[in-house]
Formats: sequence, C-alpha cells, structure tokens
Amino acid sequence: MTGIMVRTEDLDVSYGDTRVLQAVSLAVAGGSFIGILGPNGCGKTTLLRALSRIIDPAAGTVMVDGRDIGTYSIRGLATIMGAVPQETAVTFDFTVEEIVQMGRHPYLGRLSSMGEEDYAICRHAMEITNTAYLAGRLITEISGGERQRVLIARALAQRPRVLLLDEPTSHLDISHQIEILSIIRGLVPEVTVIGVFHDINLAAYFCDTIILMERARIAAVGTPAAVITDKNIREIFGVEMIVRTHPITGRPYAVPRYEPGPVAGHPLRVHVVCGGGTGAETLYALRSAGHEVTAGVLSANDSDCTAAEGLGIRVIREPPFAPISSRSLEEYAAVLQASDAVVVTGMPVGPGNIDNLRTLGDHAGLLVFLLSPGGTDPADHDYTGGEATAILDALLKNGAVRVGSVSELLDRLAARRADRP
Ligand SMILES: Nc1ncnc2c1ncn2[C@@H]1O[C@H](COP(=O)(O)OP(=O)(O)OP(=O)(O)O)[C@@H](O)[C@H]1O
Repeated sequence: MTGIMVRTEDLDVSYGDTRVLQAVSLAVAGGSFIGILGPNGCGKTTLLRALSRIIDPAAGTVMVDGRDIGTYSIRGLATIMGAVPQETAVTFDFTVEEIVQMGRHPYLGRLSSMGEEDYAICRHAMEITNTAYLAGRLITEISGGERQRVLIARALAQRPRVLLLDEPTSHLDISHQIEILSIIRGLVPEVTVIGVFHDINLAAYFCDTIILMERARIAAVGTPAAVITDKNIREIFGVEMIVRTHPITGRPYAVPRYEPGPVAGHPLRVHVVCGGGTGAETLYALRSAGHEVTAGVLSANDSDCTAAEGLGIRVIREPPFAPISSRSLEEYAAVLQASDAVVVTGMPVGPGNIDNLRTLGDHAGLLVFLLSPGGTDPADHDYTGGEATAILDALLKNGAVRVGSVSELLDRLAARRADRP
C-alpha cells in the first residue's frame, strides 16, 4: 500500500478580510516526502491547516485520495490523515501514554474500548519515536522536544496514509532531528508526508520534492536541486546563500554568505597561493574583511578554486589536470606585481604547481605571509624533492612572515592597512 495523493486547486484562504493563500494549486504524489519552505508568515501553516480541513477555504478545493476533503467524515479523515501541529503546548494533565492512545480514537466505536491490536500499535509508535520511557509521565511535565516526539507518536498511532507535520523538528536537538526525520523518511512510500521546514538543509536532505512559498502563493516546486538555488533563496528570503551540491549526499546544501562590511581605511590587494582546500578559510576571511582578493594559479577542479569563484574572487585557473601554462604564469606574475601582500597557505606542492612558488620566489620585495595554522607548514606537504621547502626558506630569509592563524593574518594586514595613507 502506498500513501495517498493530495491535491489542491485554486485554493484561496482568508483570515477575516486578509487573504493568506491565493490560487494555490499543487499536486502531491502518493508516497512521497514533500517539504514546504518559505519565509515567516507566508502561509505554510495555513496551507497545512487547509489540507487537514482545520480551516475551510474561501474558494478552491482540496482533494485527498481523489475525493473532495469536504466529503469525508471527521472520523473517516482521521483514519487516513495524521497531523502534528507547530504549537506543541498541551494544557491537560494526560499521561504520555494516554496522549498516544488518542491516536486510536478514530478507529474505536462510541462504546468500544482499545483492543490488543490498538495497544500494540501505540507501543510500536512509542518505540520508534523513542517515547516509551515517558509513558507514565504527564504531558505537561516533559520537555518541548519530548512533547514533539510524543505528538509524532500520536499521529503515527493513527496509522495515517498522509502525515502533515508543521516544523516537526523545531524543538529537537540534532540527534533527535535526524532520528525523527529518518523515522518519518522510513514511512515513505506507505505514507505521503508533507512537512513544513525552516531548515533548508534538512529539507534538502530528506525530501523528494520541495515546495517553495512566498507570500500567499507557491513560488517554485520541484526536486531539492531544482528549487534550492542561490537565486531562489535570494529572491524569496532576501539573503545571500552559497548553494552547492554536497559531495557525499549529492543533495544541495546552503550556507549563509556574509557580505563584507564597509572597509576601514584603504583595502589591500592580497593574492592567495593555495590549493587542496587549504585556502578556503583564508579566502573567505580576507574577502569578508574587505580586501581585494585574487587567487591562483589553481586547477579548475581544486576545491579552493570553487571556493574562490563562489566568493566572487578572481582566480587565475587552469583546466582540470593541465599543467600551469606560461600564459597563466604571466598573468600570475602581473597580479603579484600589483599586490600589496601575498599569502601562501599550507598547500601541497608537487610537480604540478611548483611553478607557483618558483614565480613567487622570483619576485623580491613582496610582502609574503606563510600561513601555518595548527603547526602545519606549507613545507609539510612538499612533494618536489625539497625544492618547495628551499624556496620557502629563502622567502623567510628575505622577510616573509610566518603566521599561525587566519585571525593573526587579518590583524597583521589590518595594521598594514592602517599605516597606509
Ligand atoms: N488565526 C489567524 N488569524 C488571523 N491571521 C492569521 C491567523 N493565523 C495566521 N495568520 C496570518 O496569516 C499569515 C500566514 O500565517 P501562517 O501561520 O500560515 O504563516 P507561516 O508561513 O506558517 O509562518 P511561520 O513560518 O512564521 O510559522 C500571517 O500573516 C499570519 O499573521
């Protein structure tokens, strides 16, 4: 058995005179996990309420399993649809076990009481949500995260074929977030799951389809990769995020990009010689501090190249696996000439990129910083038979400065900047 399909057509919902959903049409395939994302107040909870018939639409229809939701009896709807609300405060002094058993009410006749199967279903719901140990506790005397798991257990006790979740992990610590979402993910495809999320990365990881809402309407629907893009996030949330494909999960993930504040004094032109992921933190910090940053020469498949380009930093780059060309070396030499400072991170130096250091060694008089965070040294990764180490030693003799952390580097550059007219 698979979860059932949910559709809306031209759904309008209002609170009083205020239209909160406008012409919302969506089709949720049976047996999939849908994540709804969108800014505060855009109508996500209202959409869930309309899907579960807590509020009636002003216009349009909600179809559940091909039937207008209005044609279900309350009890009939409760045997196919479970909902976990956003507000988990419960004011009555029921025990956790009693709360979970309420999930069986739609199945019981007016005078009939719970049977062995009902108890077994409740026990199972409590086991998989890790709430069995709370059975005898009062719902009013447990933590917000525990209560959230109990309400999920109650919804599971309904044995729903559609599960609606409003921010199901908002009160949960990271281990319970992953545990609960893995459990919910495991319900698919027997259950159709529709959840409101604020955490873009959790939604991207767990959901099959993302619905991105903006005020009162749907802005985009599709796979996480199609919907979670820096452009969509900028347009809908008004923030800059760096969106990449996660190297292990293959799903998109997003991290905030902090734009540099106003620069105090005159920004410096800083060139970063890096590679193999050793430069990303430095590039980000220099850019955020307002310096004019360049990087290279880097291979296009180096993660530092991806990082620099993601930050809008000019990179002197070569195609993947190609040796450094004389054209790039000329460009690099010209950039060095125009730079106020050069930073060499603890990159691996091999035959493919020794030219970066040779060219740097040829430019006497540059202000060079060798970044050796945590005791790692650019020379620790010398795969050139000692040539790279010899060049770095010569640079140190000629006044290059060894710095132990990115913040020390920033301090030294800030002092330098303050000295300038
Ligand atoms: N009971 C209500 N009466 C009047 N207005 C309401 C009511 N509930 C919500 N609203 C308003 O409707 C709009 C949509 O609210 P809704 O709760 O659906 O948004 P949301 O996207 O779930 O927000 P959040 O991310 O903050 O939970 C908001 O402007 C909100 O102020």
